[in-house]
Amino acid sequence: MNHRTSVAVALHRVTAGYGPRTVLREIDASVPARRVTALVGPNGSGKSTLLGVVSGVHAPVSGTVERFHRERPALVVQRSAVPDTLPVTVRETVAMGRWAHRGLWRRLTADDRAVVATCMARLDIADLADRPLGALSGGQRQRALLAQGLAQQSDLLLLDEPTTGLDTAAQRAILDVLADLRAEGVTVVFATHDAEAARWADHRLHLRDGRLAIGTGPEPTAAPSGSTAG
Ligand SMILES: Nc1ncnc2c1ncn2[C@@H]1O[C@H](COP(=O)(O)OP(=O)(O)OP(=O)(O)O)[C@@H](O)[C@H]1O
Repeated sequence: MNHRTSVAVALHRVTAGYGPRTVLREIDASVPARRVTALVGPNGSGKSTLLGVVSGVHAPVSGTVERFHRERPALVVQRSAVPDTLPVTVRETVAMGRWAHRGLWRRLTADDRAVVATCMARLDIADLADRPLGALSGGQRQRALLAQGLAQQSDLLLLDEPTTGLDTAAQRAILDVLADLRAEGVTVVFATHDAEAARWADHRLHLRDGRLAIGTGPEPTAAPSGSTAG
């Protein structure tokens, strides 16, 4: 099997943290290309930090990150990380996904606007386009943030708890979008506490105490043990 085509990102003995605090310890892991990977583990186990390392926004203290994807990764943060008071509409929020292509100060082109419209339609939020982001329900906001990630048109999409707090139908709708993206050749990694969403993924990475056990097994338990069924 050709490593370059089967792996999107490979981590080699990656240690990372915040100042003196080590959060991830000597992580060896691969993110399979064109598959959906779930990142599971208890609160504070380092899932968001690992997403940051995979995306390149968080530099490891030691170890290396090998990249085989083509585009700049799209990182979608937890919806709780976005302040309610942010004075932007849904359309503007999704349009921020074009900044990497367009630059912060350049006007959006017709193509950019078409991408924004398509991504809102895909997440079924076109009718919310002119609403302030802060006026949305949790599930609607989650979809707006995911639409922003899609608007980046990356081949590596990293999502921090995209289904947390959503009802079953809303969770299903998001997983369906992720399945479509996979079929289009996008590599997806999402952090989750949701056992069903993790089971649905093609591949799981279990974090515990800053260490990782890689798994493709049938399920994570409600309290992941750090090891995994194979
Ligand atoms: N900016 C920061 N500065 C210092 N410590 C941080 C920072 N961000 C996270 N941490 C710490 O790093 C550890 C891992 O946090 P991280 O957010 O990566 O975990 P997580 O698994 O995503 O948690 P959760 O499931 O609660 O979202 C925690 O102990 C957290 O307190």
